[in-house]
Amino acid sequence: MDQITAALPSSVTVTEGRGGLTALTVDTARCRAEVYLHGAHVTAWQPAGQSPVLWMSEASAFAADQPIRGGIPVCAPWFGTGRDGDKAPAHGWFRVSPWQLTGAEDNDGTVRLTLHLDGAAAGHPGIEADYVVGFGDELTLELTVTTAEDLVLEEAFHTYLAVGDIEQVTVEGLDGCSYVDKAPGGSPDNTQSGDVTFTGETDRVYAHTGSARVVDPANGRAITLAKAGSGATVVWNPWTAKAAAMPDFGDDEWPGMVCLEAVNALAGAVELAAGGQHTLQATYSVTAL
Ligand SMILES: O=P(O)(O)OC[C@H]1O[C@@H](O)[C@H](O)[C@@H](O)[C@@H]1O
Repeated sequence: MDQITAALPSSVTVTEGRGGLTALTVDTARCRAEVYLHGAHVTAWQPAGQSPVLWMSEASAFAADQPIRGGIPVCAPWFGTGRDGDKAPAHGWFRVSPWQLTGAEDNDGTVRLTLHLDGAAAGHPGIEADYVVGFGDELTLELTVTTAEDLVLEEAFHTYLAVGDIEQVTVEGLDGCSYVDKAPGGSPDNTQSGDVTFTGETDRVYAHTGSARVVDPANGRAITLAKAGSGATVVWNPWTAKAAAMPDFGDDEWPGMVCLEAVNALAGAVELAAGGQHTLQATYSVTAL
């Protein structure tokens, strides 16, 4: 399979990334960014004047059969182990499949890359996906999944955001939302009161369609997630024990990250009929505090 079928503007370069995997780098006056074709995985986005917005683990694997830890894993066609808890690999096969670059354009320093996933080539006939990522002052993500057969679709932009100190972080915008608490001992029926704060392992699927923002006083900035075609927002930090248990996550890295994810999962999975299509959109933007 030819992995790159698009002509590239001068701001986009093909490189050999870590583990010998093919990566694309973007370098414009507006931002620097990086995407691996493995999983269509965005591993960097750094708008001009900002420190990196996406967090990457120094312990991440870079191998064709393993997910990358950090950046933006594209999770689908199921989330975690799926609605019934019986699916593997975790978070679906999109993030461990090879994607093709089918389009690339630079409009005044905002670069849009189009990536295509051919399910048949990845061993999963009947499902295809197109993913348009816009790198500029903002980061825009648009994933369209098409299915030839009936499909209960779960999906996530499992975005890892870099923060200065998780214990000072708050997440705004989820007040009053019901959520499933997936942390050990958590219950499926909770309601958020006020902003989200972090004092231990946090793994929550909120029923939420609006926008939310991570307020990061240690870095003097906030990162806003706005989304469409998404009925859930996930907030995740593994804290100490879970970080220590994950081989591809450094034991001491958890204070520097939080996941704020645009999701469709669990009761909010998207039910598609044969021939159906669904688009999930998210925009991440940074503002000073
Ligand atoms: O280790 P993975 O498969 O990338 O998943 C990371 C985490 O992702 C979260 O979204 C899940 O709710 C957690 O249960 C999981 O631990």
